[in-house]
Amino acid sequence: MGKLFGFPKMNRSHPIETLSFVQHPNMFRRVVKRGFGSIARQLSYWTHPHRSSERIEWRRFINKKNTRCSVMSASSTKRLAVLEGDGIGPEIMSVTLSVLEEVSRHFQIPFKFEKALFGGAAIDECGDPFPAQTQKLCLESDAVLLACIGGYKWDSLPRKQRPETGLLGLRKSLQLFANLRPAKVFDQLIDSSTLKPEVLKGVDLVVVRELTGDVYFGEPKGISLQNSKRIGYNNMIYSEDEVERIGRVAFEVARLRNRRLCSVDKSNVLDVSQLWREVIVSLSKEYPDIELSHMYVDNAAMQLVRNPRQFDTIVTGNLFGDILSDEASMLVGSLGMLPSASLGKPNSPGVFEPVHGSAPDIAGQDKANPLACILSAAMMLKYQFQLDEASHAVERAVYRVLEKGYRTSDIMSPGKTLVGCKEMGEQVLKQLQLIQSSEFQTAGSSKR
Ligand SMILES: NC(=O)c1ccc[n+]([C@@H]2O[C@H](COP(=O)([O-])OP(=O)(O)OC[C@H]3O[C@@H](n4cnc5c(N)ncnc54)[C@H](O)[C@@H]3O)[C@@H](O)[C@H]2O)c1
Ligand SMILES: CC(C)[C@H](C(=O)O)[C@@H](O)C(=O)O
Repeated sequence: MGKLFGFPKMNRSHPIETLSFVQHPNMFRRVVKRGFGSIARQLSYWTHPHRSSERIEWRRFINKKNTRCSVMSASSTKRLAVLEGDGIGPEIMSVTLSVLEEVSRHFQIPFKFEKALFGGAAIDECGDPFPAQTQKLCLESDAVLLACIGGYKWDSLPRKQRPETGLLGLRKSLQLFANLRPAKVFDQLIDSSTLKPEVLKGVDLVVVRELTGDVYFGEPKGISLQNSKRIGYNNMIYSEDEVERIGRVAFEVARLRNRRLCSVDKSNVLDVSQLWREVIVSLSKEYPDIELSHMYVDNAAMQLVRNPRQFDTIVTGNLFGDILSDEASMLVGSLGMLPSASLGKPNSPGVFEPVHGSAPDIAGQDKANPLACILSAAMMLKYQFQLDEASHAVERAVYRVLEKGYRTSDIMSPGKTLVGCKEMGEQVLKQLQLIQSSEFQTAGSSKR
């Protein structure tokens, strides 16, 4: 049993009064003694032994009609599997965890970070990029935070032992079939891109990439001999069900955005893409409010740099999505700015990771941009835990840091302040604290 935790406690902007604590054998008695008997019945539910690690919050609000109401909620400790991986991974993850610690402190969301070996680091330690212990931890966690894997050191290993195979194993074992990769141009970074500002202004798109099928996983695959010459082959395969499953996610995502969905394929040449298009067209009948268009992937690659504003939501297969999302990163200014969320079944752990790789060329030099990793953590707060307020606070902190002119070298432009990975993290933390304390003050003054 935990000990009484901050009782009573005033916090956050909206509730006029908040009690927050984790369970304690005497809690029930103390609460009643302090005159909060009206919640005793609810407490007897939340104090069930199975809920012993849960934090309990009881808040009194003044609602819109100016009447008082109370809400009882319990937030359990969220177990996060933390995979630092390789290259710049440990640097960007360390900064991201400090941001999450601040979120935890302010929003009173208990996180338990559990680090595990993954990728090249795991190969060095135990010869396997995705060890069974790491897999177990990920499956038992509420979410997985991943930095990045890979590097020159492991490039010549047999395929099965490579860090990239570990990443595919992670996605497959958690059944993460939907990968959301948003690319939103920040006004402050418009000069960091190699493209013209007038092309970039207002770009806000998301690539919905299928993540557990396609040529990445299709069988047969390999390298073998044919007429005494070697041939290499992979198999681009999609079943109807797989296309329908990712199609549904994409239509739903489009519905929450500007209701425009562009399905990207290569149906002029590939049978697998012909099936893809047929399934998406048939599914569209269930989404009459969504404007559906189709584009061949070669054209889409060109249109993304010619006129990216035409896109809202893009849905595509694993391989095309990999390439197009890297391309989209240059709209924003750098790969170091693109976060992602890989999601599977509802209530199962997702993986939240930047789109970029381990950047071995700058690893260990404090040059990495940690913002994609921090923004991936913000996606975790929103998509895995529905903590929209906390997620927005992190996004706003990143926005403010950019507004103040801090830049890592990948997004540097004249007149801005060049900082390293650590300092960028400290600036985000500082802005996050400022945002939170200003909200606290606003709440305080509105009570007076
Ligand atoms: N999800 C992943 O973990 C992932 C994704 C892509 C590539 N990889 C692996 O990463 C390794 C390197 O691959 P690559 O060089 O093709 O791609 P990369 O994304 O690692 O790097 C491409 C370029 O972008 C720069 N860059 C990337 N992230 C950055 C950041 N946060 N801040 C500043 N600059 C950044 C790098 O310095 C490099 O110049 C390979 O082993 C590859 O397989 C892993
Ligand atoms: C490293 C590799 C397996 C991975 C992919 O191709 O999916 C990467 O490029 C990504 O985009 O996450």
